[in-house]
Amino acid sequence: MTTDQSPILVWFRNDLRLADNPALSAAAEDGAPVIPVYIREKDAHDPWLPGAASRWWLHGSLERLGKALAKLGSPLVLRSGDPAAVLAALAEETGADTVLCNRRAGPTAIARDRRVGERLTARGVTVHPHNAALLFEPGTIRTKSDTPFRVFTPFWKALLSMPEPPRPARAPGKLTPPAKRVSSESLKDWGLLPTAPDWAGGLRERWEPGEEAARERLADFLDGPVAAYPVARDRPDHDGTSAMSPHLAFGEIGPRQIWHATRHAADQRHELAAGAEAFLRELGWREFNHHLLREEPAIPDTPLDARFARFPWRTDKAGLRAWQRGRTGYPIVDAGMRQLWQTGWMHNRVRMIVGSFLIKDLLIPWQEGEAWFWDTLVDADIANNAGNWQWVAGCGADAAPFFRVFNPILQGEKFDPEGNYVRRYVPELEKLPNRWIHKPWEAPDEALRQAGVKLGKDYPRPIVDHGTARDRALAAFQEIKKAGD
Ligand SMILES: Cc1cc2nc3c(=O)[nH]c(=O)nc-3n(C[C@H](O)[C@H](O)[C@H](O)COP(=O)(O)OP(=O)(O)OC[C@H]3O[C@@H](n4cnc5c(N)ncnc54)[C@H](O)[C@@H]3O)c2cc1C
Repeated sequence: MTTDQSPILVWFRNDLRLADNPALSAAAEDGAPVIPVYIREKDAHDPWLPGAASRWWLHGSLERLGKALAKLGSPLVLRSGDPAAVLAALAEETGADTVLCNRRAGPTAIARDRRVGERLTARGVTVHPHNAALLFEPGTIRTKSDTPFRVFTPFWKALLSMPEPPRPARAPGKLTPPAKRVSSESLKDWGLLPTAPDWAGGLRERWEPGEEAARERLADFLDGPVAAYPVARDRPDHDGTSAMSPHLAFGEIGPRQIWHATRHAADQRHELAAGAEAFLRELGWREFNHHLLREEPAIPDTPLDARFARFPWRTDKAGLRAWQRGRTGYPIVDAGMRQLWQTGWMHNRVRMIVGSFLIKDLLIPWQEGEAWFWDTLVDADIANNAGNWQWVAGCGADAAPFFRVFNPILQGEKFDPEGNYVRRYVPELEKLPNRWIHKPWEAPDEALRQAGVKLGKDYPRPIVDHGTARDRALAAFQEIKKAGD
């Protein structure tokens, strides 16, 4: 069925879902023909366009969204270019007078969206942004003196004292198609999947992108594993977390859906309550980072604590490369970096350990780690990535003090006590007894020989001595502290 109303363009971005998608719901309720569109943006000056692992995910997500939208009656239109020009051309071509979208994060994306708004408004096309990505709009959770929160716990308390986030909307049952088919580019031609070489085998094995997979994964997690979350969330050797992060990053599920599903699960089964609270608190960290980014748009590049602009960082290409490749000689660091490379994801505890190692043991700027994560994570999220890197560096909001330097040996022994995580991602150490698995350089020659490990050949010796590196980091921090006093 078609109507003589002007069509509505629904511009999809990081909101690749049908349910609880306010822009799509508003278009569907209007009754006008709906033209869903996704634009592949190109901007040589924007470092925050999707990295390689995100592009892999995006392909899978768009493929599934395209099928779901076609079933509802309006196929997804793919176009490439500057969004202001693409949307203006589409409005002209189809007679659309409205663009509905959901807000996205990040200074470069927001600046582009502002240009889109100005350009389309000048042509008589209205642009309405909605909130799909957050529990609450940034700016609505503030201190009593009406300033943004810089510390998580009071932010979280304030969030909990708000009325419950709105209930998620159901997916529309159908969409009115445009009178005339709108041409689309082909997803295959976008070349989002790696080919030569095809490095995505580990990603395919580990992940299934898309709204349906997101829903199923959440249901499985809330069906039981969430009960053990408060302890299991710190154990990289267990599958104890939800793995919702890439689904959230692409908006295949929204935080309000997770919030209400989790509350509902805990209401039904009281034994899940403590785990559910701890899980929602982590979703609170995501919210905190996103609200912070809106207030402090420079955090992806610039330390929030200005003293860190003077920090005596080192240029260490070999060290950076050893870190990226998982060849630092510290097994828990190497396991984490290899998990990232193979699966596009790394356990949160290990993200903190590898981050601390890069920043404090190697004195390499946190922005280098942030950029590597941006390219290799399937859950790369500008607010969470920047907020967490600054947190680990000790220069962000609610940051760990700089003098807290993670000890990679003790962290390994505490959170991977049997060394199963290390053995999984650093198989050359597989046969080393637990006692030495996190410090192979201390193992007696006989233990190494029996495990078939030749240090410096099969597995590297440590590229820095942690104790010496720690002292060097603390001395460097004292320098900027003194200068700032
Ligand atoms: C250096 C560093 C970089 C990071 N970069 C990113 C990133 O680019 N994208 C990203 O989504 N997360 C990032 N994180 C946060 C965290 O590691 C991941 O969100 C988490 O590991 C995802 O796994 P999960 O979905 O199983 O988490 P769960 O433990 O199941 O948590 C549920 C959800 O809560 C949110 N969450 C959990 N921990 C954090 C946290 N520390 N900060 C903010 N939100 C959190 C995520 O949305 C997550 O999906 C980073 C952490 C560090 C230390």
